[in-house]
Amino acid sequence: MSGDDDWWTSSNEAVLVSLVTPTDAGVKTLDTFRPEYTNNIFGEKEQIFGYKGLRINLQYNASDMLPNLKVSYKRKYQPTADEEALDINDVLSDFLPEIAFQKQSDFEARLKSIPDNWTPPGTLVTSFSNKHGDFQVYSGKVTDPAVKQLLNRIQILVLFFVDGGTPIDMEDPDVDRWTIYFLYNKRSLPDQPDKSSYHFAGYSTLYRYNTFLPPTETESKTPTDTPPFSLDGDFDLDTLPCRTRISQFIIIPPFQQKGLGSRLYSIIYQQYLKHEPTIQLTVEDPNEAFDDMRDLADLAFLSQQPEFQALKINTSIEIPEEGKAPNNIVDQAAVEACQKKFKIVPRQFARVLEMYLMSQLPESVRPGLGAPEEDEEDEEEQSGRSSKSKGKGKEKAQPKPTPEDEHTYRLWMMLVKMRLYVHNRDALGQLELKERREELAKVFAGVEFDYARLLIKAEEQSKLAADEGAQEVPAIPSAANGKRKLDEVEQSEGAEAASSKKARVESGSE
Ligand SMILES: CC(=O)SCCNC(=O)CCNC(=O)[C@H](O)C(C)(C)COP(=O)(O)OP(=O)(O)OC[C@H]1O[C@@H](n2cnc3c(N)ncnc32)[C@H](O)[C@@H]1OP(=O)(O)O
Repeated sequence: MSGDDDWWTSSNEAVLVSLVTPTDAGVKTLDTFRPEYTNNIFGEKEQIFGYKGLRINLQYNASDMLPNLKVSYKRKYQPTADEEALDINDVLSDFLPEIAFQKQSDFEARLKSIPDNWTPPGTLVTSFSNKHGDFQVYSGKVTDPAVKQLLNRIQILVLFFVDGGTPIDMEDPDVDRWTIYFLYNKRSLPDQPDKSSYHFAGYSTLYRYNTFLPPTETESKTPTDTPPFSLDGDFDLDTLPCRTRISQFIIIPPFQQKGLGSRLYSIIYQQYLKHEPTIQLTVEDPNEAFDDMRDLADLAFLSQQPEFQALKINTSIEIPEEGKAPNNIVDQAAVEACQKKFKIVPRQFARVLEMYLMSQLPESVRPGLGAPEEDEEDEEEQSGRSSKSKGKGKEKAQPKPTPEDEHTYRLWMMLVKMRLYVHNRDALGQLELKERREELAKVFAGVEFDYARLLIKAEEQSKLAADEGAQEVPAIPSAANGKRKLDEVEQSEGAEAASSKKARVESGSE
């Protein structure tokens, strides 16, 4: 270490990604953005030693994402016996294909040689338009050399934008299990309206896991009735039942916040709903932004499906004074059939169902994000009454709840709490009964708040979609009732929604 801090540069600030397009004079920059993370490349501290005025410009041709690295600086540290400036090209050579290190003039010459009828690799899945432009989704397997080449060029984006993300190992013998979806913005060329240019906007990688399906009740279990299984001949592994897992999902910054992530996710989901071998579409370690996007997309889709709409709280159920909560608040067989049909993992399905049922609660008891006058959570826990009906919302006068409304709310609350209890059984089981109740109430409060937040977002999104004339984001009934006390919720978010968030991502296979 030199001890001279001036020779250190933040790698997040030094790296600039540019999207460029060829012009007669060289290249024109269309967009620039910086990485969110560089720790997996330059170390935990995200600092580079040995330069002043350091700039690491990673240029990408906006269509085929041909990369070109340009490293410049004002001064470089003179090496001593103890230390020397970091060799940036050397470090980045582990993360970029060799072609990224060619001379700028060669890069520009290559861009000029790309034919003007270039289209993205893979097969066109679908096209759509919104107020931000025209878009196309392509998909292909990593075994397609053009798909592999593009993936090799852009994999560094995983390190730049997904905390803890790891690029696909192209040398893995199972590499044929990967399918990639690319999102492209298609623009007409101003002077040649019959021709288009393509601009990379994002991508997602999916991995196929083969899975064993036990015979169903109705299937014979006698050996003679079991069809012989053999790997001889032309047996196609792709036809075996599988779980398909979304592994990486990125919309690059110039295209974020335009509804494109939700759209790409929905397109992929619809593809796998139709894909017979896939029995479930799962997601690997989703982050909060992805979770929100997925919750809203799943809710928008499911709430339009008749089987899902038919799932209702059975309000004729009596709530026992003591003992076990009823387990048929919603018809379990119908829930399972629906979850299976829509290929959504049980926990995600349960969450979306709870959210949907919350949106269907009578207005007088429907939770929202407002501030009541007092905290009645404990009292509610003890008495079983709903505080939703009693909070004097300051923002909006609510209708007075009827006993039936309160009963419906309590059933909904029991449904959610039962799932949360089962989910957190190990941790909760170690607590005394009173503490357990309090803990569960806190987790529930965090989840309820989260649902209210998401339902408000769902409403906003459906308005945005309606403005854009989109079809697939339907209106969800409002949840904004103004009856939660915010500080109580924040507390539970801090202390518990750690557990609530964990609860959402507890297994790497979801
Ligand atoms: C499995 C995994 O890989 S987990 C990792 C996920 N990837 C990352 O985190 C990488 C970096 N981030 C990203 O790639 C993106 O930000 C993603 C994938 C998380 C989200 O993609 P986006 O295209 O920005 O999502 P989308 O635009 O659909 O929704 C984002 C916001 O725009 C809003 N929005 C939705 N539709 C529209 C629309 N039509 N017009 C404008 N805004 C919209 C949403 O309400 C949402 O609002 P919020 O920020 O308040 O939640």
